[in-house]
Amino acid sequence: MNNTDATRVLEENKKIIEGQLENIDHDDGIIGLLNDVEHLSVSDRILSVCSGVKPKSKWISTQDFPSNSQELAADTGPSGTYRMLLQSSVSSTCSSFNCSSAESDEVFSEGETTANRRNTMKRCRSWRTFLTIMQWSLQRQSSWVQLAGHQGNFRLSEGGEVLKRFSEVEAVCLQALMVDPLRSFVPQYYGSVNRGGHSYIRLEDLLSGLKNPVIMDCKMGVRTYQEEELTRAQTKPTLRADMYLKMKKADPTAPTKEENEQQGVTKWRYMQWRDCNSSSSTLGFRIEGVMMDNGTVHRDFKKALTAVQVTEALLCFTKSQLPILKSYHSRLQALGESLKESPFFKTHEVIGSSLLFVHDRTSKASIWMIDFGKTIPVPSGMELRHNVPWALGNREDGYLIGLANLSSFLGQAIDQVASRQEKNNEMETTDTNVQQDERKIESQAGLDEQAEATVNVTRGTSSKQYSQECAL
Ligand SMILES: O=P(O)(O)O[C@H]1[C@H](O)[C@@H](OP(=O)(O)O)[C@H](OP(=O)(O)O)[C@@H](OP(=O)(O)O)[C@H]1O
Ligand SMILES: Nc1ncnc2c1ncn2[C@@H]1O[C@H](COP(=O)(O)OP(=O)(O)O)[C@@H](O)[C@H]1O
Repeated sequence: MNNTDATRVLEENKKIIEGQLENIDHDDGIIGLLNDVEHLSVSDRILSVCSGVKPKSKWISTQDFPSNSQELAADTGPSGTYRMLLQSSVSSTCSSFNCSSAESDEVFSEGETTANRRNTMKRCRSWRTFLTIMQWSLQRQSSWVQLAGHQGNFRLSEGGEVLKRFSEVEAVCLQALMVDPLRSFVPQYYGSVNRGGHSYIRLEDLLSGLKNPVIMDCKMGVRTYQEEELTRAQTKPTLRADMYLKMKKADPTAPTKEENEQQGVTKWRYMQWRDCNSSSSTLGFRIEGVMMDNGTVHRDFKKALTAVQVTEALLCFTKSQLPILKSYHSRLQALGESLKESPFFKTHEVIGSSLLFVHDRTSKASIWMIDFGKTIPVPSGMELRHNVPWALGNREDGYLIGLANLSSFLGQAIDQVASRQEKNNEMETTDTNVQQDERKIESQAGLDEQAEATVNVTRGTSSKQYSQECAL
């Protein structure tokens, strides 16, 4: 990539990046990709590359990036561009930088003053931020976006595939799903592969071919923890400080006195709190995240709690486009039919799995089942109904409760848009009638005026004078 290309890439992505950065919910930090931006202005974030400051190697070392960026840099395809950017001089206005770690890993030399250190730190952070943004931005160029889930779990691959960190549980499910009636609702599974010392599951990239995809991740089910999580919390509780902090950040009043003292909660407690403070436990699903076509991410699970709020969220997500809403609705209905037929579904407890809604401005729209990392088979001979409440031991997940609600809210959204359009049409018809009437009146008035003018001319006065006379 030459300097001009690199500058063009920057320009092309600046707008999207700005939209993303301005709207980003810092709580989730867009899955950690933009984990370092809060103290910088947008222009600083974007233009830090042009500051002419060459960072010290530690800060451009890939070890400082989200874990998958190191692997991205070694990849080909869209991410290969990223690698080239890392290795090339970015633009004539930018200083060159490269990834080699030839320089010392020391950030600060012995004799530096605190002020110098602070300045250097700030500049280095700008660089790191820039590289992080470029990574994200190039990912956007390739359409790939990870909306939810674990940081560093994914990496890009060639030929419309994504690689997800290998999980035996998930691999076994995907294998079974490839020969199940649900097959057409699951990304194609191509087996596993080793890259950079890690095993990955090879999956069809569901965003491939979409232009500026709009995505929604809906986590299905009335609970997102496995039964064993509850058992473990009761028998061998392990306190999680990270989950305590996440909980406290979302709602400072949520942790109990004891939890505040311990500065920790069990995983089950956190997950259960998340389920109860979102629509999961009541509606059987929750909107985990939405990404709009300009890159804006919404991840506030408390904003879509009720049926009305979820319907509103669906209208917002689809920008009230009837064809898209209808496509989603019929896809959900088809999914419902396949679930009824599926031996896999009958015999698996589906926990923490999502429906990924994707569409783009060309009105391509689809829904996919993803994330089977916590989907486990029930004991042989047992079958799940998926539409009844959960009680410890019954293994029910409430998946179909969520599906029925989602489908009903989509139906309501469709009705709302359709009736709004009908009203608009009626108003347009009324407007047209009114306009026609007005035109008739105007033309009649014109005729009257002409007649008056004739009379006035006969009288030897102008119509203006005539009006004045009338006024008098
Ligand atoms: O979404 P937030 O509120 O951040 O909480 C996450 C999700 O619940 C993850 O579930 P999912 O993968 O279904 O999204 C879960 O991973 P598990 O799949 O391991 O349960 C994480 O547990 P830990 O990975 O243990 O942190 C938990 O921290
Ligand atoms: N096959 C895929 N194609 C495109 N995007 C995907 C695919 N699988 C996952 N994603 C993206 O990654 C996110 C997290 O996926 P998920 O499987 O739930 O990960 P985790 O197991 O880490 O929770 C999803 O919300 C979606 O944005």
